[in-house]
Amino acid sequence: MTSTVDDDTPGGGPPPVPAPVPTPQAPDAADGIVVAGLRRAFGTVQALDGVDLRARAGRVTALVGPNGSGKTTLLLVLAGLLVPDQGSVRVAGHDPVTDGAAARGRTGWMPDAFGTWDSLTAREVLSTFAAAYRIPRAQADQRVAELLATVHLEEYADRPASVLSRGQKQRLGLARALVHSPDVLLLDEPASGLDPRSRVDLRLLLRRLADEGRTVLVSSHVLSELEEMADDAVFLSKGRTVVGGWTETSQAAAPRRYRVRSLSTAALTDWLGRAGVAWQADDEDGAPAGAPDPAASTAPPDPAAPDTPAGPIAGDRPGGAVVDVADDEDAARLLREAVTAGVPVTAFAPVRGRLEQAYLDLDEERR
Ligand SMILES: Nc1ncnc2c1ncn2[C@@H]1O[C@H](COP(=O)(O)OP(=O)(O)OP(=O)(O)O)[C@@H](O)[C@H]1O
Repeated sequence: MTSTVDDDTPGGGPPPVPAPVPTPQAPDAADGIVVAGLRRAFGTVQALDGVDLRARAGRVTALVGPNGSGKTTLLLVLAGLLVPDQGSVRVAGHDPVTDGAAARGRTGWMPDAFGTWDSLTAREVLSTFAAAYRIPRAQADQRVAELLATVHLEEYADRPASVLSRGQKQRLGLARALVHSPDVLLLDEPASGLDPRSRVDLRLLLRRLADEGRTVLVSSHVLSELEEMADDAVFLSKGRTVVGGWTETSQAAAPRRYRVRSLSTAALTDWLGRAGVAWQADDEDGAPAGAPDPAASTAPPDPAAPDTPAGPIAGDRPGGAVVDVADDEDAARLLREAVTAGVPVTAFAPVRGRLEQAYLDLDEERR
């Protein structure tokens, strides 16, 4: 795990996550989060209208949905801060309503905006929460110091929380959620307000927490960011689960649109034509200069045609094309064949992330 963090982290990266407080893990922590038939209304607004979800231990699960779809309401119920009207909820095996203390003792909650007591220092904020979780003083002091290092707030440890910027408050909120080494972590828009470096740190930290066997449920509107860290996803729309059971690995077999960039547009599009691969001009370029008509680009391959495209052609320029592939295997084959045929490929990547694609497909269905 350490190597993963170091590999991806220039300049030494975030300090290691502090060792968990050695309280024995509940035997049911591996149950993660299980929700069935959850409903919650605010007056006439049905914020949750039938949510079913499973977030597994050892995995990062993305909670995805448009504004007002019920993500925060769901997280508040899971955190034991809101009583549902109907349905069953288990967090690390405990019901947050009937067994609130046990559930909260295993749950770390990071709201989208973390309010602090401005007169307390960052260290005092964390120590106060450590005391609330009844962590012995000596152990708590060490834990708090480690967490301040983890979220890069050592410099601000003894300054009033009021001087912290929004992003720094978010990081303090994350440290607060981790004080008692929870089995289940609930994060509502954790990256909002974070600078790019802190976002990378957050992603690495969440990955590591999941690798330690914790359940991580994270909501965000930034799908590209969720994509980087999520193993599974749950989609909410109008208070209902609309896609459950979405997993990163199950998506490997799904069709996808790829963007291919080449030093030579002509070499690329000539090869695509000869290989019988349907393609479209890349919107980022406009229609490539001198490219064949995309409508005519689905001609069957000509076995007699030479497989080596010419070098740069007069008037040719770097550019790209967009192609549809059947699955990851198909993408790998296409790239291999293009390179083998001598196309000077400079980039080959999905046009959209899988989460973003799934989200847009969902939106498309609703129209
Ligand atoms: N305390 C409340 N009183 C009344 N209505 C509420 C309350 N909290 C949430 N709602 C309503 O419940 C619905 C779900 O809100 P929620 O905050 O859970 O959505 P969300 O998916 O988190 O949205 P966003 O992405 O904008 O944060 C919305 O229609 C919202 O207006």
